[in-house]
Amino acid sequence: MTKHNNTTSRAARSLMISVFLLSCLIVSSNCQVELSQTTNASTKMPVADEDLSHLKVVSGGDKMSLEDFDQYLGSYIGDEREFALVLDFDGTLAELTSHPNLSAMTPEMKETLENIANSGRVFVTIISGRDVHGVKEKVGIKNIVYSGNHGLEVLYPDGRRHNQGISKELSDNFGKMVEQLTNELAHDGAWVENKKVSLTFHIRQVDPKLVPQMEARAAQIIESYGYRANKAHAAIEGKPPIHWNKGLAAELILKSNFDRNWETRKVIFAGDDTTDEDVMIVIKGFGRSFRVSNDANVQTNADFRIPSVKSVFYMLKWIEQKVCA
Ligand SMILES: O=P(O)(O)OC[C@H]1O[C@H](O[C@H]2O[C@H](CO)[C@@H](O)[C@H](O)[C@H]2O)[C@H](O)[C@@H](O)[C@@H]1O
Repeated sequence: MTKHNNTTSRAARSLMISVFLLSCLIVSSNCQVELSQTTNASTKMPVADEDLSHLKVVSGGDKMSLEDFDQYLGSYIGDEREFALVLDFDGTLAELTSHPNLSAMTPEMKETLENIANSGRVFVTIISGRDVHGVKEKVGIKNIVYSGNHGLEVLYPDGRRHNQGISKELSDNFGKMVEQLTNELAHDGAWVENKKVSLTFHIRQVDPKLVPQMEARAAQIIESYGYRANKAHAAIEGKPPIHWNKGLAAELILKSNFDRNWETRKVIFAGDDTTDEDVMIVIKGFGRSFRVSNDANVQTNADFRIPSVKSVFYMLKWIEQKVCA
């Protein structure tokens, strides 16, 4: 009887172990699938809050936690002593708001970013569509390289500047373009943000019924002055049609810090908009990029999609723990 019991419990134990090992195998193979990197912008992004939810690795109202970044960044950063963190501002570090003046990082986000920038281990740069002084003022942290106007302006902590030049004709046209847009389209809640070398035509407050018509006309006006019109979040960006973008600005800034070896460095990037895709392209292969979007079908060149500004906060917390411990 005792012998039979022992045999039965041994059999039960080995059955339980087999079931456990099998479920581990399923979980780890899911991880590999979900976290595999994509090379094609049209591929559906791996995303922690949805695809990994069955693993119970996510938590909280936002469905992501600091621990999730062990999977996204753990083996990538490893024991690296020094790396770079490149960030967008609106929609990435600060929630989108009804007016750009209302945007702000939460105090926790700011404190965490400041700790990272002061750690001496992470080179931090913020590349925004705002004008460079505007984004510097919003962030308010020293030891950061700021870039504004989608990379056209770069401001280093020691006061050095880089201004990407544009032709006299384009620069002469800028004022006239702002004037026509304002006269013709700044009504019913639409308005023009004049950033001196680029502009944003804002339509966040406009009745959705009027939006398509206003967008089309704004793009027409912008293009008639030789500028490029890009759709952004509740806005049309008007930018000079030169071969320059956030990606090339990131390259310039990273080279200025890491010299010729910049492509051997670890670079983490997060951004929420189409203009941020250029950074994702530039660091593809050696960097690790995150598209901030709650749209599971968003077209992106990023390695991963994360759903919110809150998840960016968890990413910063993960980095802070790594470099400030
Ligand atoms: O590159 P970013 O830092 O993401 O800047 C992109 C644009 O951000 C701002 O506009 C956007 O955010 C506003 C505040 O949340 C929102 O009201 C607007 O609808 C968004 O388009 C900024 O005003 C622009 O100058 C930037 O180009």
